[in-house]
Amino acid sequence: MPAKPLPKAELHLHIEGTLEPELAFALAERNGVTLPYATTEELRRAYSFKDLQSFLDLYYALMAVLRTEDDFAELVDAYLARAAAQGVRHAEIFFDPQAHTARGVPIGTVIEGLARALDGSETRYGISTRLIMCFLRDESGQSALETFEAARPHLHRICGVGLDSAEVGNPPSKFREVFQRAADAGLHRVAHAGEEGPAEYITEALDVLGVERIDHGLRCLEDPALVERLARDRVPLTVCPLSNVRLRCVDRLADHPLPAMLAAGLLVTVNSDDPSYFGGYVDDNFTAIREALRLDDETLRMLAANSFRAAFLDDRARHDYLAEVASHTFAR
Ligand SMILES: Nc1ncnc2[nH]cnc12
Ligand SMILES: [Zn+2]
Repeated sequence: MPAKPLPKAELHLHIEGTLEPELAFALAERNGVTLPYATTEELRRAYSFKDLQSFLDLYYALMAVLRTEDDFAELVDAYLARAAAQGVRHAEIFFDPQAHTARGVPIGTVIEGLARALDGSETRYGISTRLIMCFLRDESGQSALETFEAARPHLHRICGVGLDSAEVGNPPSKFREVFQRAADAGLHRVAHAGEEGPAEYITEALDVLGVERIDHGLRCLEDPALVERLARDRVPLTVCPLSNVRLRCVDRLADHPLPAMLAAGLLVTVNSDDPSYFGGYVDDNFTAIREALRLDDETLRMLAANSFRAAFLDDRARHDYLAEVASHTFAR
C-alpha cells in the first residue's frame, strides 16, 4: 500500500494555476476557443519561464477557455481530486476575478461556479475549503474597488481578499482603500509580497493593508528587523518552493532559503502556487524540499502543523487537524 501523505492545509493556490493542459484543450473545444498550441505536449513545452511576468502572460492567455459556471466548477473539482490524493485536508483557494471579467465573463459566473464545486468538497473529498478573492496589482486601485463592489452580492461565498500578479512597481499601498473596505466587511486579508518585489512591500502590506499572512515573503531575509517582527508576531509566510525555482526567484531548490527562514523562527508553510505550471502539487513540493534540503520527518511535520496554525479555521477544526498531523506516521 502506498504511504499515506502527511495531512496538510494548502493556503497559497491559484485555482486558475491548476488548469492542466488536458482540461484546457477539453474546455477550448467545448467553448469554441482556439488555442495557439496544437497539442498538450506543445503547450507543456511552453512552460519555461524566465520570471514572474513571462509566466503571467501564459497564465492569463490560457484562461480564455474558462467561460461558464460549469467550467469553473470542473476546474475546482479536478483540483480537489488531486489535492485529496496529496493529503490536503483544508484548502484556501485564490481566484482572480478581473482576469475573467476583463474577458466578459460575469463575476457571478466565476464565484458561483467555484463555490458550487467547493460546496461538495467536504463530503466528496474530505477537504474543508475557503475562497479568497485576489486583486490584480498591475490593475488600478479603482478597478479593484469596482471589482469588490461587483462581488458584494456574493461576499457570503468569500472568506478573504488577496493581492497578486506583477509585483515590482505595484506596491501594496495602491490598494489601501479596497483592503479597508474588505476589513469593514469582516473579510480576512492576505497579500503576495517579497516574491520578486522588495522587503519594503512586505512591511507595507502589514502596515497599510493590515494583512494577516504574507504570500511568498522570501525577500524578508534582506531586512533583519522585518524578520524579527514577522517571527515575533507569528505572521505566516506561504512559501512555494517549486514556484520559486520555476520563476527564477531562487536558482536551485537546494539553494532555497526555507531552512534559513525556519532557523529565523518564521512561521513558514509550504504550498504549490500554480501546480499545473510549476511541476507539482503540494505534496510534490514537500517531497522535493525533503530531498533537496534534506529535511527530517519532524521538520516536515512542523511545516504541516504550521499550515493549520496559519489557516483561517475555527479553534475546534484547527485542534482536530493538528491532532491528525501529530499522529501521522511516516512510512517509506
Ligand atoms: N506566483 C504568483 N505571483 C503573483 N501572482 C500570481 N498569480 C498566479 N501566480 C502568481
Ligand atoms: Zn501566488
